[in-house]
Amino acid sequence: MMSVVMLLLALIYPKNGSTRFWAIGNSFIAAGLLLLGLRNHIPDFLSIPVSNTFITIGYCYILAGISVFVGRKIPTRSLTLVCLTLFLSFLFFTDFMPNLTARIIIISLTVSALGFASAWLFFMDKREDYRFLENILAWIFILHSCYLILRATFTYSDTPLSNFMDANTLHALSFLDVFIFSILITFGLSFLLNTELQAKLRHISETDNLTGILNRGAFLALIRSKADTHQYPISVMMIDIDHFKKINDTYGHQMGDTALAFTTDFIQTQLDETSLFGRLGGEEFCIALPNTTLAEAERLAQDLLASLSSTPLIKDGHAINISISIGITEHSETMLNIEDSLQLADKALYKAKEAGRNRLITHAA
Ligand SMILES: Nc1nc2c(ncn2[C@@H]2O[C@H](COP(=O)(O)OP(=O)(O)OP(=O)(O)O)[C@@H](O)[C@H]2O)c(=O)[nH]1
Repeated sequence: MMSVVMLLLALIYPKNGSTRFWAIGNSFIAAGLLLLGLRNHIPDFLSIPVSNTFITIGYCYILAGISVFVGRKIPTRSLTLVCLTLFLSFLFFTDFMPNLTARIIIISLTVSALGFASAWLFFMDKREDYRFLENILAWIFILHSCYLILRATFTYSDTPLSNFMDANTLHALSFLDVFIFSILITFGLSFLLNTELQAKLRHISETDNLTGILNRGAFLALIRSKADTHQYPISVMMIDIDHFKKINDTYGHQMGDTALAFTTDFIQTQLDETSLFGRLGGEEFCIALPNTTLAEAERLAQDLLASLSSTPLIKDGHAINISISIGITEHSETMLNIEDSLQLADKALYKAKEAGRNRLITHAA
C-alpha cells in the first residue's frame, strides 16, 4: 500500500528525482516482502536470495532518493556492491552452506547500515526549511536500524535457527517493524515533498525572475521585519539606473534585460550577507543595510558608483557604460515606520537625478 502511495506521489511530482527513487525503493521492499511471505510455496531461490536482495535494493533506492533530495551524489558503486555482496552471500548460505542464522545476521546488518547512512544524510543537510522533518525521519531510520542490530545480536547469541517460520517473537516482530517503518517513512517523505514544494513556491513568489533577487513585496516584508527586530541604524539606499530607456531604445529590450541582470550581479558582489537587496520595479532597486550608519552606507555607495561606472557591460560586440544614481537615508528608532524612510531615500534619489545622475545624495534627518 505504501509503495502505491509513493508511486502516486511520483506521478504527481514527475520532475522530482527523489520521489521516483523512493517509489521504486518502496516497490522493491514490497515485492521482497511478498516473496518472503510466499516461503514454502515458491522455490527457495525466489523466497530467500531474491526476496532479500529485493529488500536491500529497495533500501538502496530510498538512500539514493535521500541523496538526491539533500543534493549529494548517489553512491551508485557502493550501493551496487552492497546488493551484489548480499545476493552472493545469500546464495552461499542458502544453496552451499544453508545457514538461516547467518542470513538473518547479514540482512539485518546490511539494512541497518543503509538505515544509518540514510539518517546521516538527513542530519548532514543544513537547510533550515527541512530541519525538523529531516530530524524526525533520521530518528525513524536510527530506531529501525537499532532494532535490526538487536535482532542480529540476539540471532548470533541464540540457538541456531532451522526454519524461519518457526522463529521466535523477535523475528516475527520484524514484519511489524518493516510495516511500521514503511508507513512512517512514506508519510515522512511525503511531508518532506510537501515542504519542498512550499519552499519552492515561496521562493518563486519572493524572487524577481529576471535578476534572481528579492522582488518588491518580499523586500518590503523583509525590511519591515528587520525594523521590527530593531537592527538600528538601518541605512536605506534607493538606486536607479541612469538613462535606462536609452539602453532599451539603442540596443533593444533584451540588452536592457541583460543590463538589469548585469547591474544586479555587480551590486550584489559588493554586498555582504547581512544586506537586503531587492528590485522594486523597472530599473529601480533598494538596498537596506541593518546595523549600518549613514557614513558607512555613503562609503559603500561611493565605491559602487565608482566601480560600476568604470566597468562597462560587454556583450555582442558592444561596450555599454552603465551608471546609477543613489538616494540614501538612515532609519533610526525615532522614526515612525520604515516606509517613511524609503520615501525619504526616494526623494534623495530624485535629487541625485536632477543634479546630473551618477551620484549619491543623502537625506540627513
Ligand atoms: N528591458 C527592460 N526594460 C524595462 C524593464 N522594466 C522597465 N523597463 C524600461 O525602463 C525604462 C525606464 O525609463 P525611465 O523611467 O524614463 O528612466 P530612465 O530612462 O532610466 O531615465 P532616468 O531614470 O531619468 O535616468 C522604460 O523604458 C521601461 O520600459 C525590464 O524589466 N526590462
